[in-house]
Amino acid sequence: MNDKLALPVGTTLDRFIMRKQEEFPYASGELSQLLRDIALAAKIVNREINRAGLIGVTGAFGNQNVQGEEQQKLDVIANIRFIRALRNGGEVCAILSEEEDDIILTGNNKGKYIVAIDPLDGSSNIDVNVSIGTIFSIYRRISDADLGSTPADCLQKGTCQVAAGYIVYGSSTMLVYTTGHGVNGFTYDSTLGEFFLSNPNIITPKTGAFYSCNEGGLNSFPDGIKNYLEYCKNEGYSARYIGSLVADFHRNLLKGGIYLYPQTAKTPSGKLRLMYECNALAFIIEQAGGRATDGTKRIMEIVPSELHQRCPLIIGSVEMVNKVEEMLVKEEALHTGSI
Ligand SMILES: O=P(O)(O)OC[C@H]1O[C@](O)(COP(=O)(O)O)[C@@H](O)[C@@H]1O
Ligand SMILES: [Mg+2]
Ligand SMILES: [Mg+2]
Repeated sequence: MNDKLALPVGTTLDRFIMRKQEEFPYASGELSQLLRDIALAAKIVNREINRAGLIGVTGAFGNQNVQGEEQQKLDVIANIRFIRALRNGGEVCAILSEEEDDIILTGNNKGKYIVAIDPLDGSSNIDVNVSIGTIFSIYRRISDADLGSTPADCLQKGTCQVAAGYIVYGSSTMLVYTTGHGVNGFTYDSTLGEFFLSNPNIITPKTGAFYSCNEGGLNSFPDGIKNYLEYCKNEGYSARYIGSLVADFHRNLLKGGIYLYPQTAKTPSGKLRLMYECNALAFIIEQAGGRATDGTKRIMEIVPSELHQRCPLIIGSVEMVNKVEEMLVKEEALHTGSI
C-alpha cells in the first residue's frame, strides 16, 4: 500500500473507500458503491444474527440447497439480504450464491460487476453462538452489456477478481477486504452503525503455530497431508478448528497458521467451493503475503467449469503451505516410484 495515503485507524469505511478510489483517476465509483452495498447488507445481517434467538430465526429452514445441505434459516435470510442489497445497489448484473442453484440475473443489465457469495459461512455453528461469516468475490463482467450476463461471466478464474472479502460475525464484527492493493480490516461499531479501520495493511506472518483441520476424515486424507499433520504435532503446533472457515482463516491470517480441508473419501474433490469460498480467501491471503493451493495448483489459477464446484484447500502462512506441498510432492514421488 502507498504509505503517503496510509489512513489512520478509526477512519470510516466510507472515507477509506473514497480515498482509495482517488488513487485511480479513471475509477468511476461503481466498485466503491458496490463495496458500500455489501457493507450495508452486512450490518443488517449482523443485526439478525445478534438477535437470532429472540426473533425465531434459529434452526433449519426445511429445504436443501444445491449442495444437498440442510439450509438454516439464517442461510436463507442472509441470502435474501445480500441479494436485495446487490440488486438495489444497481452495480451488479449477476450473482452466484451458495444458496441458489443457478445464477441470479439482477436485471441491472448495465451493471459492470458479478458477485459470487457465500451469504452465511459456518452454518453448523449458527445456533451455538460460535463465529460465522460471509464470503464474497467480485469480478468485472466480460460479456457485452446488451446481452445481459453469460455463464462465462460467472466462471472466471480467481486471478480475475477485482475485489474479495469476508465479514466475520464474532466477538466483534469485522469486514476484511482487498482490491488487489493490500488487505485492510474494519471493525463494526453498532452504536454508531459504522465500520472503522482497525487493522490497516494486514500482513500474515510467514509461519505460525496454529493448524486448522477437521481430522475426523484423517483415515482417507492423502498421505502427504497425514504426514504434515504428524509434523505439526511433532513441532508442538496447536490445533485450532472452529468449523467456520471464515473464523479459522481470520485467526490464521492475523496470527500465522494454516487451514487444510483436503479431499477425503466423503468429499473426493474437497468440501469447500471454489467460486465463493476458496477464490476470495486465496486473493486475500496472497495480498497479505501468504499462499493458497489445492495441493498441486495455485487456487486462483484453477479454471472453473461449474458454479458450485469444490476443491481441496490448503491456505495460510507461506512457509507452512510450502511445507505441505513439499510433503505432498514427496509422497507422490514415492507412490510413482520416481524416488
Ligand atoms: O464440518 P466440517 O466437515 O469440518 O466442515 C466445516 C466447514 O464447512 C463450512 O461450514 C462450509 O461452509 P458453509 O457453512 O457456508 O456451507 C465451512 O465454514 C467450514 O470450515
Ligand atoms: Mg461456507
Ligand atoms: Mg454458507
